[in-house]
Amino acid sequence: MDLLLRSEHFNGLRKTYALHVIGRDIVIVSDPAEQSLIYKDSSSYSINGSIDMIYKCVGEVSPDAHKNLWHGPEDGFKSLHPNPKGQVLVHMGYSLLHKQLLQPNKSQELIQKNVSYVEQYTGSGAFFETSVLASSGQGDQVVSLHKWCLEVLIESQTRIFFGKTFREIRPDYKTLFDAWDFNSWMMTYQYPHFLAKAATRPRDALFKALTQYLDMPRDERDRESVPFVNELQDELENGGLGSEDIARVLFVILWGVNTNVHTAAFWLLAHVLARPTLAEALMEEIAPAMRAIEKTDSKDPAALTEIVRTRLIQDAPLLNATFDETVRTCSTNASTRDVKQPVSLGGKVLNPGTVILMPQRPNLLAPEAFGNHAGDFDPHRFLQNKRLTRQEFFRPFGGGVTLCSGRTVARYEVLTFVAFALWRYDIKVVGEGERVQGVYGKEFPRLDEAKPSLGVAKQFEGDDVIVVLRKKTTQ
Ligand code: HEM
Repeated sequence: MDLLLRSEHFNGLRKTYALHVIGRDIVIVSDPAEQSLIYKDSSSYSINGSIDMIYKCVGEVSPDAHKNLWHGPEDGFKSLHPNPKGQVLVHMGYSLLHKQLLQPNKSQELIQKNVSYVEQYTGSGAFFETSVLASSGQGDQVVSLHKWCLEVLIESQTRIFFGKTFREIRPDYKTLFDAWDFNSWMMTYQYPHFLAKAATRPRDALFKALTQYLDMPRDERDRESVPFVNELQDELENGGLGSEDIARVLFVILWGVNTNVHTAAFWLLAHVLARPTLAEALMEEIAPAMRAIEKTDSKDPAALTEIVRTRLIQDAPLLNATFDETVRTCSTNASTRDVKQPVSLGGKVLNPGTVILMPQRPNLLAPEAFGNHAGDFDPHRFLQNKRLTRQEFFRPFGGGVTLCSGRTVARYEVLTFVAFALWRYDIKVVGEGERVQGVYGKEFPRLDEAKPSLGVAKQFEGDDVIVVLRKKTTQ
């Protein structure tokens, strides 16, 4: 960063800064009203620069694939799907994901699979390789909360997209994903490769496993997956990409899909477990839903999901308010846009090529929107004032054309997991300095605000909540 060009106040609330970084002007816009104007104006602002950067620097697709991804109908690209807006290949890929996440019947299929897998993976005997740190043999298991959230939720999402096949190809894929996720900032900061091995090694192993999956004949892949991956593969092959490059594109998309859900669940549970009266109130609130689930055939995903929808998503206000407070206090997301045509912002003209960065954290923690104790975690905040989620200061899922299309799915995933975890297990936090079965407890995890995130910030690597889980026998 070599020059701070200007600094101004907007509405007396937030500052907008312009920086000149490696030959580019970057304008940082924090004022939520200014951000709204930018989010709405997709003819003056584009997201293509950030998409391009992520496929170049994170996916590192080949130069040929990179060219093909930006081909539109005028370059001879003919999509396999209706393309009335004349989108380029890379945007058609996102359209396929949007179809999967937003078309009612398709998103319903995805949510039902998720609810059903989370139900299975929170059952007894369903722990995976790395969550359990010690086991007493009498039912007490010492567990890493971070890894439990990761293993249940990433296993579930991966099975949704690939069936059981991906796990068979690379059984340790969740450990690789975790290592990548903690170190991915090295790639977004464009570290040279020899300094970024902690990120590139797990990433490259995942590229390889994804390529192997894509090279498998379709009839050898588990068919329980949703159609998105096959549809994306067909579309990208049709656009001229080989399986290695398709794996890289898929990796970038799946990173975005996976990273936030288990991290949000981790923070939500960490905050609940640190507040026993909140945990009790939540248990009381979810009891009718969980009792109804216990009376339902667990092999009927539609029936399970209907109970989750009507009783946890629509009728558990404290649980939902705790989710909203979690994403408010733990998110460090920022949207980026490129200026496409000369545009006036705050009385100054911005030239094409200028990069706009819209950080959300200052707004999510703004006292003028959330009160004097905006920095504190208050699970009742959104319960007391339901309008808080509708204001411009609350954008944990971004906005405009990059508004998270998985936000409803995410709420289902996190709330279902949290409800099953609390309902099925007595969970005791091992305090800092305490030792259970040879495992030491830890202090409350610290949010790593300094590293770039795709939404919810991670904890510092190594920070965790160590818990003892005991399966409840009766409720
Ligand atoms: C608590 C969980 C989640 C959080 C906090 C979250 C947050 C975000 C944020 C901040 C963005 C970027 C917005 C921007 O640049 O303006 C985003 C984009 C996106 N998210 Fe999420 N996300 C979550 C879960 C999910 C899930 C479960 C899926 C899919 C199953 C998903 C799919 C996407 C996609 C596809 C985008 C790109 C924008 C679009 O085309 O929709 N997200 N998310």
